[in-house]
Amino acid sequence: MSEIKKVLTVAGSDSSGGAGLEADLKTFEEYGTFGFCAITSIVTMDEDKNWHHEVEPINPELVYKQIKTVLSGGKLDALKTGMLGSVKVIELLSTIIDQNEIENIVIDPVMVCKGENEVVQPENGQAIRELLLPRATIATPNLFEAGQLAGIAKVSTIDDMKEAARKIISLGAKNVVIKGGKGLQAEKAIDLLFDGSEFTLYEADKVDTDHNHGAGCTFAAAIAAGLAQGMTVKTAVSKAKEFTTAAISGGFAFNRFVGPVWHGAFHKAEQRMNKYR
Ligand SMILES: Nc1ncnc2c1ncn2[C@@H]1O[C@H](COP(=O)(O)OP(=O)(O)O)[C@@H](O)[C@H]1O
Ligand SMILES: Cc1ncc(COP(=O)(O)O)c(C=O)c1O
Repeated sequence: MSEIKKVLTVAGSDSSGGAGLEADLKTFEEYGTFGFCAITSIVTMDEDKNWHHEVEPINPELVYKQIKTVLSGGKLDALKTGMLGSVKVIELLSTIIDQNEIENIVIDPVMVCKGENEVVQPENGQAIRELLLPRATIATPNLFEAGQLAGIAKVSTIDDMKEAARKIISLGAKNVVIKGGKGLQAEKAIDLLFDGSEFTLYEADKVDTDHNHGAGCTFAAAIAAGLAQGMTVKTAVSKAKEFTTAAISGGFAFNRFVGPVWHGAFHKAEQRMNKYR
C-alpha cells in the first residue's frame, strides 16, 4: 500500500458536527486520507438566543502549538483552513506556510455561518485577503465571501462570479472556485473555477433542502483531500462537487435550527445507513 496522504485542517469546531473541523476530518476520512486538526475557535449555538452562533476563539499560542505538533510528524500533503478565530492566527499561519513545505493549500475564507446575517470576526477578512490569498493553491469562497474578498457589493450572477474570480486571482490566489450553491440565481447549483486564464463551471441539480449546514466546509475539505491524493485542481473540484452533492442529499434535521450534511453519504454504505438511522 502506498503511504497514506496527510491533510491538516486549521479550523473552528462545530459541535453540531456538520461544519467546521468535524466536517473536514470526516471528509478526509471518507477520501482515505489521514486527517489532523488544529482548533482555532469553538462555535456553539444558543437556543435561548434564537440559535445565534457564538464563537469562542482559542489562544493563538495554543493554535500555534497544535500546528507545530502536527508538523513534527513531517511533510503534509495538504493544508486546509476554515474559521480562523483571530488576525493573530492568520499571521501565524502565513509564517508557518512560508517556513514549511506544504504543496497544496486550500483557503476556505469562512466569514459567515449559514442562518446568520452578520460577518463573523470582520477584521479577519482583510487579513485573509492580504496574508492567505497569495499563498493559496485554491480559495473556496461562497458568494458572500467572494464579494467581500473582491470588494464587490453583491455577487449573485455568473457574470458577477467571473468578475469576483478575476479580482481574487489578482490578489494572489493560484485558483479560485466560487460556490454558487443555493444563493445563485440559477436552476442548478453552479460553482465557478478560475485559474487565471480559463473559467470552468461545475453544475449539479439543486437539492431541495434546508439541511446544508457544512456544505461549504465539506466541499473545501474534499478539494484538499483530492489534491493531497495527487488530483489536478480541476479533477479535485469535480470530485468534491459530487461528494458534496451526495452529502447534501444525505443531510438531516438535527435540531430545530441545524440540518447538517452527511459526509458518509457519497460512499452510500446501505448497511451503514440502515444500522444507524
Ligand atoms: N441546495 C443545494 N443543492 C446542491 N448543491 C448545493 C446546494 N447548496 C449548496 N450546494 C453546493 O454545496 C457547495 C457549498 O456551497 P455553499 O453552501 O454555498 O457554501 P457555504 O457553506 O460556504 O456557504 C457548493 O458546491 C454548492 O454549489
Ligand atoms: C466552526 C465553523 N466553521 C465553518 C462554518 C461554516 O459552515 P458552512 O460550511 O455551512 O458554510 C461553521 C458554521 O456554522 C462553523 O461553525
